[in-house]
Amino acid sequence: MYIRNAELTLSDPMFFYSLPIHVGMLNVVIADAELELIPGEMLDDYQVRKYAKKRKKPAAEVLLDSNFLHGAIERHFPGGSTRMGRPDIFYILLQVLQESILNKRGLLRVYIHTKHNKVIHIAPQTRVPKSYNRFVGLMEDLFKKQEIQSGQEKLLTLKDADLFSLLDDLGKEVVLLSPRGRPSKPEDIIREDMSLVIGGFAEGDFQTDVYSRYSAHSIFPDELTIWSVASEIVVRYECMFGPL
Ligand SMILES: C[S@@+](CC[C@H](N)C(=O)[O-])C[C@H]1O[C@@H](n2cnc3c(N)ncnc32)[C@H](O)[C@@H]1O
Repeated sequence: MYIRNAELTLSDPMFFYSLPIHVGMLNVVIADAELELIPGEMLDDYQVRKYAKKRKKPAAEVLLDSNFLHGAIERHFPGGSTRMGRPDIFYILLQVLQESILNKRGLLRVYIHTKHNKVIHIAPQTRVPKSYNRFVGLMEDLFKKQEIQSGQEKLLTLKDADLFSLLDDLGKEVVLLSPRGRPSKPEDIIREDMSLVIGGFAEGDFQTDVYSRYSAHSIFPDELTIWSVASEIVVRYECMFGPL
């Protein structure tokens, strides 16, 4: 909470109450994200081998990307190519979140929980590469090294954890979003200290049994992209709880 009073001066004892004494934080948690290295079942596929050769990396260290491996995914996971291997959606999402005013104010934390129960924490100071190819390379490095540092600062870390352990560890009120949830106005579900759960997939539903624990809210009658959902909430949170 910020106490808003632009009239106060340093000599005024009330001044210090105007300093940011924020009691809350918005955690954006992307759940069951379709972000993974090429699965073992696909490593011998001719299209995968060709793609890995072009990328100059062993196939097992290359990110699954349906933009380039659509056919190979279909051969090994029939019907999977519309859902699996979507680094592009996290590339757009992270551009939006990391550059947001809320993040620049230090009031946003972003976590990506993957379908294989890995959790990526993105530090607020992390700037996402402008080039998609460099973003993919960065994610591949992260999967290999488990962390990406700049000097002494850890920008990205990758750990094993399931979604519920992550949310329990964060210890904040959880708000789950789904297009099939109860119609709700964003203003009515946003809390000053909360973890917002958004599905990290373009098709289908959550793989984790989220509905056994949380009731879901829908913020629009149609399905939205994950970055538009996140930006709707982040901007409103900033208006409701950010400093003037
Ligand atoms: C692109 S959608 C995936 C769609 C998937 N068919 C589904 O029904 O969840 C990805 C995520 O965005 C969020 N989302 C998309 N549209 C939404 C809406 N209208 N209201 C609330 N959340 C939404 C949900 O968290 C959803 O899991």
